[in-house]
Amino acid sequence: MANTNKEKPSLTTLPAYKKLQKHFAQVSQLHMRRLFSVDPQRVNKYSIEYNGLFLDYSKNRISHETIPLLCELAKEADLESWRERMFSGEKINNTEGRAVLHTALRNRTNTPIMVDGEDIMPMINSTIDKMDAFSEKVRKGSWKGYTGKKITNIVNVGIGGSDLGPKMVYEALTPYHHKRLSVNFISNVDGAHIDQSLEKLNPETTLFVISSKTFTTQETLTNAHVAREWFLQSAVDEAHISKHFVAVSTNREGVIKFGIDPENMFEFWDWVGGRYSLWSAIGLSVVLAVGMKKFKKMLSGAHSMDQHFREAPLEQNMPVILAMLGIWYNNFFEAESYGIFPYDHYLRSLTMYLEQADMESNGKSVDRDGRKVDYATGPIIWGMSGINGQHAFYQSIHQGTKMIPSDFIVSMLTHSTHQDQHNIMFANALAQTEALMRGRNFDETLADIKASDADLGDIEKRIHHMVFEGNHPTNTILIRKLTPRTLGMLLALYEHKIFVQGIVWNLNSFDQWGVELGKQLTKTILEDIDQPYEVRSHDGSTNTLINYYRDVIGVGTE
Ligand SMILES: O=P(O)(O)OC[C@H]1O[C@](O)(CO)[C@@H](O)[C@@H]1O
Repeated sequence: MANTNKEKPSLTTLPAYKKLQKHFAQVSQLHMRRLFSVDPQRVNKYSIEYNGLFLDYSKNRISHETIPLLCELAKEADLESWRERMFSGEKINNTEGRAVLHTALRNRTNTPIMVDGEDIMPMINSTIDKMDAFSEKVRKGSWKGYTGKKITNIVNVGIGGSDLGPKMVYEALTPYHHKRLSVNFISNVDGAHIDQSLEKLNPETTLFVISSKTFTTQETLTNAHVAREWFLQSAVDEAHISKHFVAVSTNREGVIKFGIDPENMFEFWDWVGGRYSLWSAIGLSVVLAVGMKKFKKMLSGAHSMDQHFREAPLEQNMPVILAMLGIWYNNFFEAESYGIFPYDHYLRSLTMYLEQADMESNGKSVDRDGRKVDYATGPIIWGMSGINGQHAFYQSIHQGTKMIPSDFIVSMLTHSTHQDQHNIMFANALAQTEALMRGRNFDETLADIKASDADLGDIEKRIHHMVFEGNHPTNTILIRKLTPRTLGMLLALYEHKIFVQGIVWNLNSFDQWGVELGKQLTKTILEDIDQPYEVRSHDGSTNTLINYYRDVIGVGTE
């Protein structure tokens, strides 16, 4: 597309960007070991504590000039005014003409927020009340299934933001689960997923929560229809559906068309992005499991991070610091990916959730004005539970050729009774960040080998493989204890990090046009599979694959 915006200069032409390029030439030569020996207390300078979260960013390749320069860049990108535009409900999602107001969903101080001249807080609060009343009935057992039994199992049917967020939060809040209720999450359109889940369930005591912002998503609607058929095989009478199916959506007509009573619909709105929706009625499955009181605590935690993001000076602002460090590595060191490693079993799905939150938001190559960008945007986000990652891919982080900046997220107080195990996990997390920063040079490696019982005759062969260069950047995020409140803070921290980066890269972080083409082609291929003739309308590879598939499953043979 042609350059339609002459006013907004490209990121790489901003004065602070140019200063950072020069600064990079010096700092990139420094080893963090040296930075720590020059200033052993640098953690005091490079850390932020806020309400039970502690961010230590001292193990980064930064000098005293780096953060001020990065904050200068954020200012030149107009971060502060964009931040206010988001919080106040301006339609900053310009390609869809929508406000971006997931922060309103957790606006626990209830200050009015206007969209199209209407204060949206009353409707948010009324949905919260509806979720509260409904979930209490299910939790207390007064909501009965069609044979008069209490609900024991909830099945959330959804995908993307309508699955990853609630699933991750449900797992993260395991210690707070209702004893009688457990939640299954069905997302994959592969029939194996739903078969496997339903096999263990009793239709008399199962409640389906069909979660879809649009209520048009193929995977979710397909699974929802399968669930409905499965239920009716036992219940027979369609009148029973109202006791076992509820919907969470912005699309009332779609919900009615599916056959769910609008009384059983929990609403949200187009100004909530799918990947930012866990704070909305999309959190219903979580509310059923942990209760509205705990859910509100999570909202309050997120709200407190919103306030910090809105009010703290940029240089002491956790989301801003995380974001700008990410930009430092992405745009200056040219790191291509970013690791997220939770050291907490309950946060095991956090990375997958953040893959969507980050990559669907900032994985874009056209800026908000439609211009092709000439700089790198969102990195590849990846990772898994850190302790498991250590025994899988950390080799590459320590000794590979790629720079992989990463976040280590560690809870200090455990919910488990095994304090010794927790100490082991905590020690492992810190050992990794220490090793990644310090490394182990040749002399130290030699000394270590000599001090061990190893066969000295083999030293020559091995020593170069045993040296660690170090200088690998990490952030450590310590969570005092994983509670609904600190979880809310942590998730809002990452949401705002993503927002800041999107502003600096001049992206619209709130649309996702890149998912559309695949959806469109799926429809065509699905129709082609059933054609009575050989398929020739695609490229040679795709035609061959479709026809091969048709042969194997035995359709379309004339
Ligand atoms: O909630 P829905 O409308 O079913 O969408 C599910 C997911 O699909 C996407 O649109 C991507 O295809 C995501 O943005 C969204 O979270």
